[in-house]
Amino acid sequence: MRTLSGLGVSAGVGQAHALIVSPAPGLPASDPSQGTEADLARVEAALNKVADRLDERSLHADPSALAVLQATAMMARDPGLLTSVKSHLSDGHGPAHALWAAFDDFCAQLSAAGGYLAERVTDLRNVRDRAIAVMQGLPEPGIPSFDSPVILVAEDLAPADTATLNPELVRGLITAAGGPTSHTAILASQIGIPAVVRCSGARDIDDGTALALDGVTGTVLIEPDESAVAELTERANRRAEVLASTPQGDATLSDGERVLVLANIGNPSDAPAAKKKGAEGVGLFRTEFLFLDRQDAPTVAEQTEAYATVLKTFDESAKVVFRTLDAGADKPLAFADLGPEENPALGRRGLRLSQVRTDLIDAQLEALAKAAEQTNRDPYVMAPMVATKAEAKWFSSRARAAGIKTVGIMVEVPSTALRSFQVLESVDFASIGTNDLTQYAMAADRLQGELAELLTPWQPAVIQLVKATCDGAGGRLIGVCGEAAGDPLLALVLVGVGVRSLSMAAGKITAVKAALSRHSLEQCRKIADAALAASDPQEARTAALKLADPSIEVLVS
Ligand SMILES: C=C(OP(=O)(O)O)C(=O)O
Ligand SMILES: [Mg+2]
Repeated sequence: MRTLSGLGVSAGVGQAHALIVSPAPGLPASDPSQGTEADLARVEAALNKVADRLDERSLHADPSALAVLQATAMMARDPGLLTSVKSHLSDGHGPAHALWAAFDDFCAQLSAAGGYLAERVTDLRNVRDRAIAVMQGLPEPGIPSFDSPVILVAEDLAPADTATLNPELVRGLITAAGGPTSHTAILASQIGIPAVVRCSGARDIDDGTALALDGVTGTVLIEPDESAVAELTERANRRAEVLASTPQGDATLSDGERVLVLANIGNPSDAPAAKKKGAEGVGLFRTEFLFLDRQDAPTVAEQTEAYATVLKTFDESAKVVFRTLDAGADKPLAFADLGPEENPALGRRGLRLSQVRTDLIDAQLEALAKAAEQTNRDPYVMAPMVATKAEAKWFSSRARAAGIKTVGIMVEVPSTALRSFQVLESVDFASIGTNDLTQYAMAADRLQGELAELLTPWQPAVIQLVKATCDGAGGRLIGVCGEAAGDPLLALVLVGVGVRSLSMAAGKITAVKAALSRHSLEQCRKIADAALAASDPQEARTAALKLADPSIEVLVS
């Protein structure tokens, strides 16, 4: 038996033989041109056919799959795609190569945007592969037919394929690529199929291999013996029991101390789903998602509507935090490009960009103030990448002048964490972005996969910076909205050093609430002290786990 690990994105344990989803046809060696007009017509016809077939499949899909299939069909009908194909045809490419190059351009734009948008690249490539297959007269790529239970293993699965899977026969999905917010992940959990993504060893799994997987921990067992499967199942059952026995409603520690448990969202439409999963509010609305992938900034009216929608989703007293535009570095914006930089992560990004493009931030603040007025709510508004007291003051004056009452900043730069007692003077709250804080504390580019070991927020230095922020906060509410907040064990450490608001991907809320409800503040403080005393991330985690209630062990490993 061998064990592989990936990212668990859809809960449940599955056991069956592997069915390998073969890769798409790829570019044909011969790609003769019949003249630009004829080539363009051929590409357009292929794309339309792909879109029509997707629409047809959507007719038989359930509501969640329907939306994904229709969105994918829309990608195939995007007029921008044909404009780009035309320009590649006039550069002398054959039709298939021009189509490929046009998709490459779009994929590069989405990848550069990072996060949720980068994960749409899989959807786009699937449209491309289908269109190439149509142009060559080949069957569209996809899952081979099968009639007994399987675990599908693929480089990545297309949403169009995932959307119509039958959980009776598909006992699990394993992909080498993909991410937690890819459509494969979202659909798998909606349909109820256990799934593990980003499992690099998946590429070496042979067709027909006996497999078992745990869609929470990301564990994949190859040729497992019975006892290993029994253990996997037993742990999953215990985990389900722990989650089921966690009190619903607002989160408290076992001694009654309140901790806000909130959701990170990137789109107004994410808000109702987050609320359903137990979010008391929003700890981070990444508003730049409204700005990405567009040629112009959204208007004040458009923004107002988006912000008001989110505000209205939650109770009047809920904490709903809007982060102003965090563009630059891993999230470039077409209309706010300040030119190439040697080190974009250390360049004019976040608030620094807003200080140059005051038109953008002022429009955003105006929209937020209008949304507050329309909904009679008090939005929390914070700026990203604040490094100095002067920057915090610049932002808070501007936000207050625009009519925002509750103003905050993100703590993502070590200087701000260390000097929070001064930097926070002009604001009402702060939220620690542990993703960037870890990047800057460890001097390790967060996009550099090879540096993953340095980039964990379990780094004692990062925990110390979180503590420093809280120690200097002068009673202000300090939250964490980086990935760290969604780790049930690390959440205890964060509370132990003074954090009282945790914001995470909605799927992580129940596990974090379960961990919080089983520990007192006193215990959290002891766990935090142990993590702070450690000399490396592994030691910190082991020390924390040793002091935590044994029931949560199944939630964290
Ligand atoms: C929450 C954060 O912001 P983002 O991941 O959007 O940079 C962070 O840096 O931790
Ligand atoms: Mg950040």
